[in-house]
Amino acid sequence: MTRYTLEQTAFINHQSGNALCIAGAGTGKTTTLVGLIEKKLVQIPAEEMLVMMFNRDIRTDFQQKLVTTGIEQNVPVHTFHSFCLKLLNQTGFLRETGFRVDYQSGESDKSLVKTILRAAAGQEKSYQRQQMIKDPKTIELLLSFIGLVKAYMLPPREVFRMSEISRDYLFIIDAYEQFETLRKQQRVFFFDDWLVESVKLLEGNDAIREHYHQHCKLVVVDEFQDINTAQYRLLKQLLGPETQLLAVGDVDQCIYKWRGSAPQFMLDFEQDFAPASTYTLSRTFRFGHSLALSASHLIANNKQRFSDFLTISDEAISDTSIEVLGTSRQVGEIAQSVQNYIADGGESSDVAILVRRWSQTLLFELAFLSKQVPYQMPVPSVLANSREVRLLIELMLLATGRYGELPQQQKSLLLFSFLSFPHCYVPNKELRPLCDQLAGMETTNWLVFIGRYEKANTSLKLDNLIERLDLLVRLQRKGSFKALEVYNQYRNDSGLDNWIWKTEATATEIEEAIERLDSVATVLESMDQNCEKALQYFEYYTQQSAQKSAQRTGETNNQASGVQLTTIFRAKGCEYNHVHLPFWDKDAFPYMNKSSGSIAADVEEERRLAYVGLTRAKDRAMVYFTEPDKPTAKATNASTFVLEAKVDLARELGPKLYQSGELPHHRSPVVCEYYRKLGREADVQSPIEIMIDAQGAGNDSDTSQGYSYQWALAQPLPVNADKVISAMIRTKTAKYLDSEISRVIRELNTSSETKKKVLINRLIVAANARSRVRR
Ligand SMILES: Nc1ncnc2c1ncn2[C@@H]1O[C@H](COP(=O)(O)OP(=O)(O)OP(=O)(O)O)[C@@H](O)[C@H]1O
Repeated sequence: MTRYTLEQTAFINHQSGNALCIAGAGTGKTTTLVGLIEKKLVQIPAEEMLVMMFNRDIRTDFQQKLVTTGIEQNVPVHTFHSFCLKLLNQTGFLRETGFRVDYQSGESDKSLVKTILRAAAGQEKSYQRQQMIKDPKTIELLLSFIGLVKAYMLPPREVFRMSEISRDYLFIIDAYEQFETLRKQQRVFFFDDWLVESVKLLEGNDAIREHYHQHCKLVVVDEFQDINTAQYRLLKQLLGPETQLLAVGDVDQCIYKWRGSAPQFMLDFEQDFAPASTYTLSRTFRFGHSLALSASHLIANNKQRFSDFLTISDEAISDTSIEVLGTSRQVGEIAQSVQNYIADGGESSDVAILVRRWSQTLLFELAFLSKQVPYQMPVPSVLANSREVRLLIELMLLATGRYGELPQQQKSLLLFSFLSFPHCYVPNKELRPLCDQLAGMETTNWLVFIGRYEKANTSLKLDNLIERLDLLVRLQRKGSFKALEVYNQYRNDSGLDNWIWKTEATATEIEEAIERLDSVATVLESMDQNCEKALQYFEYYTQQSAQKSAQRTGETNNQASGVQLTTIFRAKGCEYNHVHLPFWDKDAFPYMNKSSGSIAADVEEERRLAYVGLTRAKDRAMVYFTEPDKPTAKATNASTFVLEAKVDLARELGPKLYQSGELPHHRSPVVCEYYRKLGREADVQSPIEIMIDAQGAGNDSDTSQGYSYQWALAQPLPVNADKVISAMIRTKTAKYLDSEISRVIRELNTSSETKKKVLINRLIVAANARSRVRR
């Protein structure tokens, strides 16, 4: 039986009014929710309760947990969708309206979307636009747009404006309207409609609303930070004057902006659901002090959060180390570290590589396959399905002359593949037979043939195609060249990158595609091999990854083993002994939308993502960024999140928190609050009094204009001072800093006003560094 912490007990014992429980990562919120329901069952019959979970897996786990805790009553546990479906059925709404529910999750709405886009493409004159509209990615884009419009319950135009979709895709607004018209004609509710229709029904029908108010006395919502507008409106309707809402969540883990969730729902809880109380679960059972300190420093930079909330480690939990490594070979370092861990007896499935974007997994797959490190991914292999890797293989087939040995049909397919990536804008119905013809002749005859073909087909614009064929002819003689050279030449001369920039719908997709291209180039560069060797390498490993991916598809979760290679998004709710967090580079994280030159996803959302990544670790978290082999002293390539996490400070203070006795004084509000929450304020040393013994005005008490060490400590830190301070702590002695402080104070007292500003910053930085360096 769990011995609840004081905070857990307080929430479990909550009596009247609504309540929000702010629960940090790994603080036992599921355990607490079970305790809460057990307690509430004394007053409220199970059938008058409603527990809302975010997805089916969590719901099943929770139901299981209720049973194993010994709760015999049948408490209704639902996902938002399953609840809505029940509501639409039980109220007779489906029967009366004649609408049917579509259960084929994603298949029927997809075919409707395809029909609409095909028709839209048919209206276009430009072949280029037609291709873009019919592209499978546009189908996915429209599907997620429809989902987003329904999550926000806003007009599609407004949702389009809020999203990062390129204006070339404005047509999806009309496509949305057509989708809705057709859907209504067919009288069908797709998955996203269940929620929207339930909200509308409750908002417009007093009797139904009244029924729920009468029969539902307690609503419990897990992961409250993830709710979107539709879910929020549903809750609002369900709550009657006597219904109690108890919600649990962590606003610092709100990372589903792309699904319509926003921190504001949780931050405004007290006003929106007044009268409401707020509770906290702030002791984590997952990670130790060092990681808790670091993660807290990072997330403290967000404004959209509960500013006084801080997750601290429970005293029973041992420390979690956190390390940062700047290296030119992140992937190699990680693969080696994982290989060593497994060789030392570690379990591969205890390790996770958490990336920001799927394209970043490509290099890891190659590294793991070549080192025979077992790995698993929750999605099909990126390596085996990458269009960019396939391009490389195709180019190598051409350059090595293996193209000539292929059967004609395969040659034709290969040519079609080249001519559509990037697309040469000859309509596919002409392009396919043309490829058949080209495949049937010597490559040396291509250009002569196409010249004649052009004369006979004056209506076709063949410039791009001719240029591409010319490029292919040139490349096929390059078998002895370095693979990278051939690959880069194709990439440059065909204008592939430009085409990707023009045709991908969202900034993320552009980024992913370019990153996959770059990843292939990175491998080719480090291999430094000719086309034959590169072909063997990529053919072998893509086949291997496809086989392994197929095997994984047949495995259940329990059977799955190997290092977890996944995104931070997918890892939410999970925990691992070792967590590697690669590519925390300045230009990669927070993710910058390079197409518009601005930051696309908001920095706070990105920071929450970084926070979720860090807080998955139990024993060890390792953060990596790219650093050239010979780093320059000046700028770091590390993400601002690396600096904000104050890893040096966390590593210095974290282990000390496991010992009794004095704790170093530190000005960081996070550290002060951490000490306070641990009840260790009395152990904190008083700030180091330093005697500045230089000549002249260096003394604390007799500075003619008041500049002193203490004065400097009381000033706000200059922008970006953290990294300079950290560097000083690492590299300077106390003696050096003392004399630097004296020197700057002396200079300050005699300098001009313009120079003063610079000197004051220098003084503040040196004093802050000095306060953390002991004699
Ligand atoms: N009062 C407690 N004392 C000791 N261990 C506890 C306590 N409460 C929870 N735990 C343990 O902490 C771990 C995390 O608990 P739980 O799964 O309930 O957390 P959670 O907050 O739901 O996690 P997540 O952040 O993944 O959502 C579990 O191993 C659980 O047994």
